[in-house]
Amino acid sequence: MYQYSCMNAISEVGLQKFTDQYTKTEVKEDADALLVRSAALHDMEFSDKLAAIARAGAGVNNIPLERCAEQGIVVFNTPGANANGVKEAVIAGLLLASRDLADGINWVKAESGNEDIAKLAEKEKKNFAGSEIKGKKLGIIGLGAIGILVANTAVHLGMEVYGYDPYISVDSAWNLSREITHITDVNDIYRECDYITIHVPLLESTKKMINEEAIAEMKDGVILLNYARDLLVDEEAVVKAVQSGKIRRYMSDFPNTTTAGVKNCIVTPHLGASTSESEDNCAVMAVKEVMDYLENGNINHSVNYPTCDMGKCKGVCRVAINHKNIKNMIGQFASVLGEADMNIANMANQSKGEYAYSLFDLDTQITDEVVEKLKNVQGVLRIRIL
Ligand SMILES: NC(=O)c1ccc[n+]([C@@H]2O[C@H](COP(=O)([O-])OP(=O)(O)OC[C@H]3O[C@@H](n4cnc5c(N)ncnc54)[C@H](O)[C@@H]3O)[C@@H](O)[C@H]2O)c1
Ligand SMILES: O=C(O)CC[C@@H](O)C(=O)O
Repeated sequence: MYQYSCMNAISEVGLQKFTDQYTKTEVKEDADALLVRSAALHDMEFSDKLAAIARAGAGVNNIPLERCAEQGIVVFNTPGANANGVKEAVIAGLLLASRDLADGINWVKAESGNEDIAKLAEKEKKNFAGSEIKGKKLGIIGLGAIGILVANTAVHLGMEVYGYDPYISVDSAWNLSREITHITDVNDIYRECDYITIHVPLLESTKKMINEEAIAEMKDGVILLNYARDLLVDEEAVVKAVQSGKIRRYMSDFPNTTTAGVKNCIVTPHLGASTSESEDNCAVMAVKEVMDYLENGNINHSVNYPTCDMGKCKGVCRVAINHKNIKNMIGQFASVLGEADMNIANMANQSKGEYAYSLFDLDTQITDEVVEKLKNVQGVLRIRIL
């Protein structure tokens, strides 16, 4: 039996995928797996029982990835599962930034008791006039799951699209419309584009990548969209630029005291992935990842351990070892098993940065004594017998 705990509201459509081998617990220390959305886990202590954390979403900046890896806790995310939801929010953002629909709606609300509203509207509407996105240049920084969907949709809406992503995956490149201009120097995005949207993960290297210098390169009256993370942008510099008119509008999905309430900063309360479809997709994917890891030891879509998938165990038992990516680990594991007269029927070993993972299917049941010997190999972080 396994136990899981939810750190945020996770879609029931996903939770229903757990079989009767799983029960939900409110006691986090009892959980084999945690399911999380945006809850901040950096200050949380993790019990030795915890084997997996699944982020039902893309961004993992709320999770201490290295500390988890060091404790042998595999962290998963759900790449692409909410990308369409975010894409649609970004397209709405492009339109809301271009047409003064929000102020227009607020005006109608404020005048709702006015009997002359219809006549007055015809007089006042000039205050809410806007521009069209068709024919305008859109620069996209980050062409992953969300960036490519935004890029391809914007082409269909008649925009001239420029894309920048020095680390683009082969899959993304295949899925990108041929109409998109490939940019190799991000400054060309800043200099050329009427609209700029950012879709990169929040990492040390991307923090405040849109800063005062980047803004200075941009066209006067540019529209900046940020549905990725607020810390990617120096928002104090953005507010100054909005107030001076350098930036016509700043669209953000991350309310904070810097941007909330500032005229021409249109901020939504982190709604990018808040659709029933995205929530269901993320939860289903997260639950499947957790079950495959807990039951079979397979790792797919982890952000702190390598992908390693041997399907279901074909031997008598499977040994799953989370360990450091250092030399002679496999040699030492094989020696311990060989000395105990245990045949390895099948095995896999993969590494990612400083961490590695090995799976061994054995023809015989492993003993506690052999498990103890494997645990004592320097660099082993966790062993599970499945
Ligand atoms: N508003 C929301 O609710 C919401 C929902 C989902 C994701 N997000 C945010 O959006 C981000 C992107 O999501 P995704 O699903 O597209 O992720 P993804 O991993 O599929 O794509 C990210 C892309 O950014 C690229 N990249 C990394 N560093 C870069 C750099 N310095 N310059 C240019 N490109 C760079 C990568 O190569 C990758 O192609 C997430 O990390 C998350 O923070 C927000
Ligand atoms: O869970 C959410 O609602 C937000 C998810 C989003 O920020 C992500 O990074 O996937």
